[in-house]
Amino acid sequence: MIKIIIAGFNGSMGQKAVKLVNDTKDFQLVAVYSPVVTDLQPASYDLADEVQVFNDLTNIKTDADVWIDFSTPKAVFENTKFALGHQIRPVVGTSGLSDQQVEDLKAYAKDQHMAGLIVPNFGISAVLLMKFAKEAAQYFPEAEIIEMHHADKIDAPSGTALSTAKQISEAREPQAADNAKFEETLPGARGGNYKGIRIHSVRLPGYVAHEQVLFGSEGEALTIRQDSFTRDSFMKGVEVAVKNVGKLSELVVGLENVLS
Ligand SMILES: NC(=O)C1=CN([C@@H]2O[C@H](COP(=O)(O)OP(=O)(O)OC[C@H]3O[C@@H](n4cnc5c(N)ncnc54)[C@H](OP(=O)(O)O)[C@@H]3O)[C@@H](O)[C@H]2O)C=CC1
Ligand SMILES: O=C(O)C1=N[C@H](C(=O)O)C[C@H](O)C1
Repeated sequence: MIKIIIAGFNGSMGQKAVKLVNDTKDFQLVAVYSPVVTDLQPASYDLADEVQVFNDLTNIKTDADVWIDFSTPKAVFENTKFALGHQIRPVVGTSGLSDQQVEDLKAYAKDQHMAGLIVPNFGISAVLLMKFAKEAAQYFPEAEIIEMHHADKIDAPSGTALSTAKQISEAREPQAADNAKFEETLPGARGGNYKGIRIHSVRLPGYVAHEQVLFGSEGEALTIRQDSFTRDSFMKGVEVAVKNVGKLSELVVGLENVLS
């Protein structure tokens, strides 16, 4: 039996994760955490009576094996550090960790002789998009990313877009800086800039989570696109991550680390 605590259990993804854990043989929900929920009816969050509810990180005492995190970009670093420091293997879905924070968490995990998984995107379509984008970048070094999400998303760019940009920047030859004559007549028109890769963030009702990577070259172009039409589509990836995080020997980034 894998014992699990879910941080951000009351959010959109947290509630999907609660259902996944409740419905999966060999998974047991032992605790949940959100600082905001102080007075709740367990049943309205699909929690069995024996599930411990915590609303203060420092008070958490649990025998959980795995920490699923779907909290907020502001909270995810401290939450992950807490899990690692308390010998609970993190499976982190929350976006917003900077490259430096990921490096700090990897070093901390090593210190604590702990392992875990940070997953920018649990959808197989996004995992494949990143893999293909990395390959394409060797031949098409000039790329831009358009990510499209629901209007409730509080961070931009998405974690998936940043992870895609990181992988492209590592795979391609170093590029020349922007054209010196370049000027934005409307600030922000060219999007964010991750190591020379422009990222454009769209937030609209009706969308869930989508990404397009555009590669351009002399006389030709390549576009790679993925679409997540429902939040349920992420849950297979969460299940695989939770089942396999115990096999890892360090803190790593990407669902591909546990896909066979
Ligand atoms: N990796 C992946 O495949 C996916 C990742 N995500 C990411 O997961 C995260 C959550 O997304 P989503 O569920 O849509 O967002 P929600 O806003 O619906 O949920 C976040 C929840 O976390 C709670 N919360 C606030 N502070 C803390 C804290 N310190 N510790 C624990 N919980 C806290 C919030 O409570 P309250 O609302 O009361 O403030 C809220 O219920 C986002 O970063 C999103 O980008 C989403 C989909 C897929
Ligand atoms: O907030 C979301 O919805 C999503 N967040 C993740 C991200 O920031 O990349 C993963 C997916 O795009 C859905």
